[in-house]
Amino acid sequence: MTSALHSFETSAELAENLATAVADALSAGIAREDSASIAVSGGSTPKAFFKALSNTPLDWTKVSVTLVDERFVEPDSDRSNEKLVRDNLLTGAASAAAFQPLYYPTATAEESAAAATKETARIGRPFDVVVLGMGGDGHTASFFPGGSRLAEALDPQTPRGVMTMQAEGAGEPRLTFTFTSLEDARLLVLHIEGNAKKTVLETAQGDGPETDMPIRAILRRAASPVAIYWAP
Ligand SMILES: O=C1O[C@H](COP(=O)(O)O)[C@@H](O)[C@H](O)[C@H]1O
Repeated sequence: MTSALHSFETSAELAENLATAVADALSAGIAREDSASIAVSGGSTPKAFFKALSNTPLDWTKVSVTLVDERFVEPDSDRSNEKLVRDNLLTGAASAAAFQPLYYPTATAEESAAAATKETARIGRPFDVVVLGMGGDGHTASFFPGGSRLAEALDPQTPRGVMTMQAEGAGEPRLTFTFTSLEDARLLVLHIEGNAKKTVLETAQGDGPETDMPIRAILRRAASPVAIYWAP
C-alpha cells in the first residue's frame, strides 16, 4: 500500500496537525454512522498529540477510544498504556468519550485478551482512526521481532480481535490487536519522532523480512494508505 510522509519542524506542530486530522476523521465517522472509534498507541511519543486532541471540540460522547496494544499490568501502573491515555487524552472535552480497555483484572493475559476481544467487538470494523507508534527495533503495536505469536498476529487470516504476545525486551506479557484489526482503518497513521526513528523507518522501507521489522507488514500490505507523521 502507499504511504505519505508528513514532516513537521517541531513536535508541537506535529501534535496540532495530527490532532486536527484525527478530529476530522472522527467527525466524518460521527456524520456517517452517529459514532466513531479510535485506537491509539502507548509509549513515550504520543503525549503531546493526546493533549492537543483532548482539547479539540468534537461530540466526544459519540467516540469510543481504545488502545492498539497494552501491557498486562494494572491500570495504575506507570507502564500501563491505559493510564497514559486516561491521564493525557481522556481529559477536558475528550473526557466524555467511552474508553474500552485491553487489560482486565483476570488471572492470565489470555483471559484478558478474550475479554477485550469480546468487549471491543462492536467497534473498529473498521476503526475510523488507528494511530500506530514504532519502536527502535521496528515493532509496532505489540508485533515484536521474535514475538511468541508474531506469525499469527501478522497473518491476514487471523481474525480481528485482541491476542497475547510475549517477547524479549517487551517486559510484561502484552495484549495487542491483530494486524487485520488495524490495517483497514479509515485513517491509518504511523506517528514517529526523532532522527533515530526516521532511520529505522527508512530501513524498514527497504528489503528484508517482516519478522525482522514487523512495521513492514503495515507499510507493505495494509489495506489503507499509511499517513506517516514525523518531527525531529
Ligand atoms: O511498547 C510500545 O512501544 C511503541 C513505541 O513506543 P515509544 O516509547 O518508542 O514511542 C508503542 O507504539 C506501543 O504502543 C507501546 O506499547
